[in-house]
Amino acid sequence: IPDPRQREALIKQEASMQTGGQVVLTDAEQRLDDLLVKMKQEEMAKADFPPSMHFFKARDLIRSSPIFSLLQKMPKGGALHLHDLAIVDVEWLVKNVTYRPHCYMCLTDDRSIRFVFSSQQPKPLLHCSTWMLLEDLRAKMANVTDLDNSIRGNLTLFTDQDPEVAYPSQDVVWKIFEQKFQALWGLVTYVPVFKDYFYQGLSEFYVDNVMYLELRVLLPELYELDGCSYDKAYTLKTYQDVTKQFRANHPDFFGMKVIFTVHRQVNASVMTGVVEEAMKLQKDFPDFMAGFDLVGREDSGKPLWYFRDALSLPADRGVPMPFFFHAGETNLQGTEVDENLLDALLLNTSRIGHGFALPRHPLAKDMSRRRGVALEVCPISNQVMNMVKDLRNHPAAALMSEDHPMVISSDDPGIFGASGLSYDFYIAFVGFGGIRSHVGSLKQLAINSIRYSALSQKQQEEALALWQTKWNKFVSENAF
Ligand SMILES: O=c1[nH]cnc2c1ncn2[C@@H]1O[C@H](CO)[C@@H](O)[C@H]1O
Repeated sequence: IPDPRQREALIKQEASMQTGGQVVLTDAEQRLDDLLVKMKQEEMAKADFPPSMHFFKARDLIRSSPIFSLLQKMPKGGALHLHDLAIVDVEWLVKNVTYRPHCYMCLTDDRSIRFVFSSQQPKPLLHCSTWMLLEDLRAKMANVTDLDNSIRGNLTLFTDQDPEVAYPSQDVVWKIFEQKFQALWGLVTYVPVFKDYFYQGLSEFYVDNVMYLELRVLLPELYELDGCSYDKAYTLKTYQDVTKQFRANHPDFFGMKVIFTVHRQVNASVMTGVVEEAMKLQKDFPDFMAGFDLVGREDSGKPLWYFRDALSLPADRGVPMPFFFHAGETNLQGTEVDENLLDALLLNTSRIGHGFALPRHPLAKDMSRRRGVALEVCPISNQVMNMVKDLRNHPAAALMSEDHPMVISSDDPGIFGASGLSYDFYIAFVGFGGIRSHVGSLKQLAINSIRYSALSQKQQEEALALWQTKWNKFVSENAF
């Protein structure tokens, strides 16, 4: 029989190697942890254990979980991986935005919808029905609920149907996913809506106890009722102004930075132009813009290596341009796009978006660990996009158990039927960690979100101090 004391020591040693394993808990934190362990045991004993189910079926169960309520109250630090048009609950868009005057809608040939706000009948779109004024449409209807439901259905992937039937493959779900963004595009890029939309987005994260955001933005051109529109710098400035306004109203919100992005469908010469534009914006908004990234499905876009000339421009010219590349959001092991992880590191990325494939790349894994290049793990996104079924088997579960640099984020909460950051924190805490993850893990994930952020050293110290005050309050209010 192996020596029980030696065994005990090994178990302890192993626990200390996981994310947060080194965090020394105060008495109050220890009491909170005792409480959480009990809650988690009850949760894991349930027949329907939410992390093992599809999020669309698990959402209501998660909402009624006492652990989830606690995680909502927990100060979570920053959310570092989010996309511009998908940070707001679609219910708000349907009930608030589509009921505003001058809102037109049309139906595309493939039964998706488009919106535009206009002071007069808008010019017809190719492959689209004629534009209908929503106000007129609703006035003609006895019951507007069906219309509202169908609009909602066009703006989010969330559904009461069986998700495996509605979205049977990655190809199907990505196609529908991109259609939602196109529908959202015209709806939120009307200047007054855009300001309210973004303010609402900040509010949703704020009430979820997130104090800082890094938002990946395509910087769509914003437009007015008469059809005139502005340039990308105007959009960036609008983000900055609304953030200032939000901070004035909520002094304990730390703020936000943007990562300028472009869709990876573009060709090399377009990319060169976009990188030039990125360098100009970075120069004009040095503190507000954090850097640059490529978005869209990796499997159907060009690999990073294809863009090597354009992406090397800033370094060649000695212009600072931090990268925050999506990489390894793929199951296609060994293909050209699967090399994005190594290429992102070769191009000196500051963090890795997703990094889902990282455990299958021992060298990239080692490099990211040694350089402190954190993964931005978005569990619910990966499940909804059909990369992993049971979230207990998410690759980041193993990475969390070996303290790989990582942060948790929610990617596109509006489109996934989530909101804020707590649903993904729940998955990481309960699903990745099992009974093992504890208050120290939560604490470290929150601290990571500040330490691995694009904030300057000085800003990080300020943010950490603010977070610590919030954390102490949270612990003393919830540890019995
Ligand atoms: O998880 C993701 N991986 C890659 N691209 C994404 C993801 N979520 C959203 N987008 C991309 O962001 C754009 C809007 O800013 C969307 O069009 C989509 O292509």
